[in-house]
Amino acid sequence: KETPTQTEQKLANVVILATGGTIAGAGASAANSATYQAAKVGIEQLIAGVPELSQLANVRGEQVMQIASESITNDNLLQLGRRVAELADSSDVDGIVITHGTDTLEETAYFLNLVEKTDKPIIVVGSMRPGTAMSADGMLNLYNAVAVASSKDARGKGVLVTMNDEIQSGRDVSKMINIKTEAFKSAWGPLGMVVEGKSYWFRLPAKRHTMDSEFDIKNIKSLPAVEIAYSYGNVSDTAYKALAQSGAKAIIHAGTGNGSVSSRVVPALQALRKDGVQIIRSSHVNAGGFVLRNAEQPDDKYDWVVAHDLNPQKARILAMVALTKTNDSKELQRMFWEY
Ligand SMILES: NC(=O)CC[C@H](N)C(=O)O
Repeated sequence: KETPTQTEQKLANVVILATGGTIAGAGASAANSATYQAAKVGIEQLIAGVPELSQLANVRGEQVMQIASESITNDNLLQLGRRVAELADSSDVDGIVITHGTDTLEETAYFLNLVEKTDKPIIVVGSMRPGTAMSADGMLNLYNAVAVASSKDARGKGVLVTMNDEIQSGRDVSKMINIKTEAFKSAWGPLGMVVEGKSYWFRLPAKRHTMDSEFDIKNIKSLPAVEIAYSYGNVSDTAYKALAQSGAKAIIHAGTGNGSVSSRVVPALQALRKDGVQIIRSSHVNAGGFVLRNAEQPDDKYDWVVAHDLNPQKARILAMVALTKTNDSKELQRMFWEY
């Protein structure tokens, strides 16, 4: 009978769930940093490309899907969420890494942050350049993800994102630019840094997540339709009405400034709310919105909800998860303050 070596005994067990994206991308030449195909390289090849991972953890991979993340569906989210929960429940798994396209990485990270009942580290990671490009960033991002996933310090901090040497909260982080390797930022700053495989922490998330969340992937059978309508000064009510007609239970108003609403569509949004559609005011300002109740619009009077600092795409994730529990606008608003 084999006895494990001392290193094997000490190392954490980390599972890498691969979903595709640029971190699994391949281009025609090393000069192709922006023109390439995402979701081409399989998980075994990704792991083999970073032999140093074996010094951090006992790593194994699973190919959950192989897609560019702009095409992630609600069913994909549920499938991934359920697999993460199974792994988190198993006693021989200490941490989970998810490789992911960066376009919707912030949505998946926030979703998992809301619904995974575990304090084991869950790290979502991607890259801005494919592995075939000069100065590819995926190797180090993946190394950092496995380092954080195998560290005890990362437990109980919610779902995390390791890009560009930073450890970001999956709730706060957003893709702010699509051509630089420093693409991911949070309005409230990173939680820490990961340098040469070691994590350095500076702050903790204040919002409810994972163990402290009232949502549980195991109780979510399906996600309701929540859609986003982009707003601007001369906006018409066509999109809002069409989304409601096609079955949206809530519409995220991707508003200007403080989630402000053009007077051209206020009557339509009032009418939709009367018909039972939840109206959630968010903001599409570039560096992060901060939408307050009854500022710009009388939310109490209209029975609308505000998304506070959640951008429209994150507001959509929370609204879907929240609507699996309640359709009461006051409860929804409470959740938008707490998560
Ligand atoms: N940098 C990236 O990962 C973007 C590639 C692709 N659009 C995706 O999100 O999967």
